[in-house]
Amino acid sequence: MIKVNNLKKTFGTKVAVDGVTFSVEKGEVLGFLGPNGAGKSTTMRMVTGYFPPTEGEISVGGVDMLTNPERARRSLGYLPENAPLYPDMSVLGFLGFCAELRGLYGDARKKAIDRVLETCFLEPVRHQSVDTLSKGYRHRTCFAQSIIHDPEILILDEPTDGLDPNQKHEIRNLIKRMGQNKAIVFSTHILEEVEAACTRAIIIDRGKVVADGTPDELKERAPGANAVRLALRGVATSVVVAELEKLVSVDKVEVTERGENSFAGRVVPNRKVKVADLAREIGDLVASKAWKVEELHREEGRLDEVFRGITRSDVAA
Ligand SMILES: Nc1ncnc2c1ncn2[C@@H]1O[C@H](COP(=O)(O)OP(=O)(O)OP(=O)(O)O)[C@@H](O)[C@H]1O
Repeated sequence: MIKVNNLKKTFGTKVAVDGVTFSVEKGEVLGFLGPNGAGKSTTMRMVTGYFPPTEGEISVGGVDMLTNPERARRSLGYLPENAPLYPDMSVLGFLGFCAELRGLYGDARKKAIDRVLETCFLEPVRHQSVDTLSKGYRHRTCFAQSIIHDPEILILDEPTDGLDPNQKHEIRNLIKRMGQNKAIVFSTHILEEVEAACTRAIIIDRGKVVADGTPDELKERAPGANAVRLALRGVATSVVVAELEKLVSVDKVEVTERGENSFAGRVVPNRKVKVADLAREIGDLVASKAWKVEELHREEGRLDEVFRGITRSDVAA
């Protein structure tokens, strides 16, 4: 539904986006991750036809955004960063106005408004004027305008920015639910958001895509992924370490508690060999030696480790 090929954007000598390529299908929620200034908003603005790229191709719902922007925008909803609202209008008036901009009148207009009031939990403030809304309701009103025409494709620039934890949770669930039958791209700095709502994530750094995969695939790239926590009784630490170090799939053993009659530590996999399941391999070793186990569990990689490992902040630039 969205196809972006080799997108570039320069502002004077500044290269904001440098050869970004990705695609998003119906049923996918793509998380767009990156540090401040990475090029996320610039990419989204080009995909939504807000401004043209310096180079590259954009197709939205099968329509070329560069040659046919009006038609391409019809299937698209966009929540920009710091979305503007009309402060003098009521929520109902504003959404009605947005519906008309999308060509919805009469019954279609009414149904569209009712649908987004319900979806975005705006019923309690429907008659309130926009400038008196709390930040959370303002934000949801902006969100509602982006989906008023029930678009097949949604581009959301930091949709949970400035919301309290409950509101963040609500919006993530909403995105996840809508993602079942739409193609959604949303940008965020919040890694747990990616795990909670995305089927796939792209990490962008200094205008380039530096990682692309499911949250689980990305976590596998974390330095700590698949390490094994192990605690044993009835055996000396030196014996355990010597046996573990014989395994080719073990890179190193970090001892946290040394004893003549016990062992506790973390076993780090050797990334140079393909390890199917280090925890199982260690489990087999423990069983064959009849060591008494107090703890044996596989550690998951953490997305923040991956993120920190492959992106550099603007401050460090
Ligand atoms: N109109 C512009 N003129 C000049 N430089 C710009 C313009 N818009 C963006 N930039 C620069 O392009 C780079 C990418 O900016 P962009 O807003 O796309 O980053 P971002 O990943 O969305 O960051 P954030 O998470 O802080 O919103 C930044 O260095 C920014 O200063």
